[in-house]
Amino acid sequence: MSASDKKQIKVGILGATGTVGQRFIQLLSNHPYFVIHALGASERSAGQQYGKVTKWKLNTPIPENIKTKIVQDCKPDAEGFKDCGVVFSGLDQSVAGEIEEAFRKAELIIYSNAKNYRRDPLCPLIVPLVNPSHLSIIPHQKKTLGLEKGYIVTNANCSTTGLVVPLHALEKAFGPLETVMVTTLQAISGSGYPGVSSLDILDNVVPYIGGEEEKIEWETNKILGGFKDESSPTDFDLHINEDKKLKAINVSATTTRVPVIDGHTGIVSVKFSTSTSPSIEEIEKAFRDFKCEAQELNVPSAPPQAIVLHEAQDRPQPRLDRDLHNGACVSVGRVRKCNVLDVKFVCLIDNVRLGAATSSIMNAEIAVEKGLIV
Ligand SMILES: NC(=O)C1=CN([C@@H]2O[C@H](COP(=O)(O)OP(=O)(O)OC[C@H]3O[C@@H](n4cnc5c(N)ncnc54)[C@H](OP(=O)(O)O)[C@@H]3O)[C@@H](O)[C@H]2O)C=CC1
Ligand SMILES: N[C@@H](CC(=O)OP(=O)(O)O)C(=O)O
Repeated sequence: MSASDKKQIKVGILGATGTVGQRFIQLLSNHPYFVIHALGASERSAGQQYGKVTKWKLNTPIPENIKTKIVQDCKPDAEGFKDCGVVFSGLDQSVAGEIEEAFRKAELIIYSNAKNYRRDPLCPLIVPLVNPSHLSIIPHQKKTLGLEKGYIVTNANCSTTGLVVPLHALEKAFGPLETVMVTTLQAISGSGYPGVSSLDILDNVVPYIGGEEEKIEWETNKILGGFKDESSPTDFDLHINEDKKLKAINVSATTTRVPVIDGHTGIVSVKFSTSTSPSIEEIEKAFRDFKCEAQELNVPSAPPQAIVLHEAQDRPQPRLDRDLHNGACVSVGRVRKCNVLDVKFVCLIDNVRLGAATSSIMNAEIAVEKGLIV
């Protein structure tokens, strides 16, 4: 969007009262491209003022113009949604599938955090610091479904997002990866509000998050993969491309819940496909020098550094590092040789910002720049 083009695009937020929805509101309340126009939530909240029904958990106040806005039902014909150039979804997965489909059918454009369409071969699964090129499947999605304008774009699981940014930097610098092992330490905000009870999480670590390991193992390959035919995007090949001699990365994940409010940590070990692995200095340089399309396009939410490489041996830490670049980057540290695979490191992501709302917004900003949202 050129600096002279001041017309803002009206946006809707589904699941506006939830953990991700509140971040959407905070991040969009003073946005150069977008202006909040419609809010949707469950029938528990619909018909009431946003400020009255929302258990606001952020440390900035609810924007004044949002407080008195009436929450709508999540229906495409509810007031306001039809005028929106894009609708962001922070809906609970139990309802996101049907509601997002109804909005798409009504020719609305959805940028979703929910898991429901991530595996759909027609829907791109986009981490904005990694694979915005996958937006090129959108014309195929619309054509296949007989739609003129409506489409769905998804962003990834929060832990997956924090993992694939450093993995992409490694692939860009050194070629394909063979194996990735990751153990996560995930914040309680990842399970929404009210989430895990205090009696379960205080003084404790819970070594199970339902469905999370499968998501990390599967989504990583769609995000780092490509189209079967790059010249005519029709289907994702999940990192398997005979011509490029790429094959799926073996990913093994263990996920745990820890008593941290925001910020998912990943303990990662990687093996490269090549027989000789790069040195630790070369790997650190690849992280430090990593640049991505969102930065080249200079979209408003792009962080100045997509990866912040920490020198101190005891970083990254969620409490100290999750706010870097407004929660839009991935922190990496403790890069060192792995005696079993090739290299190991620690990564950290703000799960509700880059892990959710910031990614959706940055994906939409990139889509504006590519003419996919007007
Ligand atoms: N939290 C995180 O770190 C991340 C979350 N996600 C995904 O984002 C989505 C939202 O998560 P989160 O914000 O944590 O969840 P919350 O439980 O905090 O919020 C859920 C939202 O969905 C709405 N909702 C629930 N049931 C219905 C219904 N029947 N009809 C319409 N709206 C409904 C709620 O409205 P009401 O208040 O009226 O009940 C609320 O606005 C989920 O799909 C989640 O998996 C993705 C990445 C990270
Ligand atoms: N499951 C993640 C958050 C989440 O909602 O993930 P997903 O969007 O993949 O369902 C967590 O508990 O931290």
